[in-house]
Amino acid sequence: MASITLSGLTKTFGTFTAVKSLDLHIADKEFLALLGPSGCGKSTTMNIIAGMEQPSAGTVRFDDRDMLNVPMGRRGVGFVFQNYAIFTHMSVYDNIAYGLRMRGLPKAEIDARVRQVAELLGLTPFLKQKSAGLSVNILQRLAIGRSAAVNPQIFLLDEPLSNVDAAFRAVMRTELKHLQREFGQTMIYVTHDQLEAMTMADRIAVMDRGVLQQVGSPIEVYNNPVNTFVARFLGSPSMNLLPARLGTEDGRPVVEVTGLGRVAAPASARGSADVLFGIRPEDLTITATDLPGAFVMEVVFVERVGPRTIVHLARDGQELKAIEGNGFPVAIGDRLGVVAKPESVRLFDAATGQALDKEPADG
Ligand SMILES: Nc1ncnc2c1ncn2[C@@H]1O[C@H](COP(=O)(O)OP(=O)(O)OP(=O)(O)O)[C@@H](O)[C@H]1O
Repeated sequence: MASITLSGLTKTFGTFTAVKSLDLHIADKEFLALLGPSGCGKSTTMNIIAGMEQPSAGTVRFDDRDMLNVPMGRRGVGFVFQNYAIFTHMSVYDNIAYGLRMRGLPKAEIDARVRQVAELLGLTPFLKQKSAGLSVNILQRLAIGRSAAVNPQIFLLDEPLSNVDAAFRAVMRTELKHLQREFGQTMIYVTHDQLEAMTMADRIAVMDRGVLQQVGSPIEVYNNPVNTFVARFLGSPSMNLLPARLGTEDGRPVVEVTGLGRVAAPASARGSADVLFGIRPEDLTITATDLPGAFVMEVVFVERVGPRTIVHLARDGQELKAIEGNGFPVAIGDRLGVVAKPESVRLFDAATGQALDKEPADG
C-alpha cells in the first residue's frame, strides 16, 4: 500500500508563498497528474513529497506514516526529473541495474528485472550500448527505466517528457501508463501540458499560484471546471468565455450574450447576474444563419488541423472558436449561424470567475 496524504501543506520562500494550504489525497496505485502553469508550485510540492525540501507548515503521510522526519533515502520514492540524470560512462544495462546492485539483489534477479524494464520501455536493443552516444529521447526513457527498476511504491515524475520530441512524447504517454499499471505504483506526474494530464491520469489536480483549484477525473475537470482558470487551462482550443447577462424569460433562465444574442441558460441557473458564458469549441455547431437561436457571425480565420477544422468567428468585437465536424463548408468572410448545445453551456461569475453552481472541490 502506498497512498499519499498532504494536509495543509504550505511552503514559503521569504515572503513568497509557493504552495498554500494544500490538501490532497492520492490513493494507492493511482496516477495523479499535477497540472498548472510554470511557477504554480508543482515542483515544490513534489520536492516536499520526495523529502528534498521541508514544508513551512502541514504534513505529508504515506498511508498512516508521517514522513516529515523520514529522510529522502528512506521514503521509498522514485523520482525522475526533466533533466535526466544518468551515468553516461555506463551501458544502458548497467544504468538500469545500478539501483538494484546498490540494494545487493542476487545477480539473476537483477538480470530479470533489467530485462523486464528494458522490454517495457523499448530499451532492449540498446542494453549493451554506452549511454553517452544515445539520443535525448532514449536517455529520458533510460532515466525513467533506471528509477522504475527498483520498483518504488511511489513514483514521482516532474515534467519527464518536456525535452523529448512530440512524436516520442505521444509514444511515451502510452508506455508510462502501461508501466505504472504493470508495476502497480502510485504515481504523481507533474506537467504543464494539459494533453499529457488528460490522456494519462486517473485524476488531475489543477494548481494556480500555489493554490489547488480543482481535483477530479479528466472528464470531470474538463466538463465541469470550477472556475475560468481551469476552464481556460484544459482543452485546445480552450473554452470560449464571453461576457453575458443571466436573466429569466417566461420563468426560464436565459443568458444574453453581449452583442450575439439570447440563448437558454442551464436549468440550474438562477437569478440575474453578470456572467461569463462558457462553451467549448466542439460544443458549437455551425449552421445556416436563419436557424432560431443561432448567433450570426463572420468567419475571420480557418485552421485545418488534421481532420479538424477550427473556425474563428467574430461579430461586434466578440470572438468565438468553433470546431466544424459536420462537413459544413466554411471560408473566410462567410456569415454563418453558430448554435451552442444548451447542455454544454457553463456560466461563471463575471467578477470572481467561479462556476455559478459549483463549489471548489477539495482533494
Ligand atoms: N528555493 C527557492 N527560493 C525562492 N523561490 C523559489 C524557490 N523554489 C521555488 N521558488 C519559487 O516558487 C514558485 C513555484 O516554483 P515551482 O518550481 O514549484 O513551480 P512549478 O509549478 O514547478 O513551475 P516550473 O514548471 O517552472 O518548475 C516559483 O515562483 C519559484 O520561483
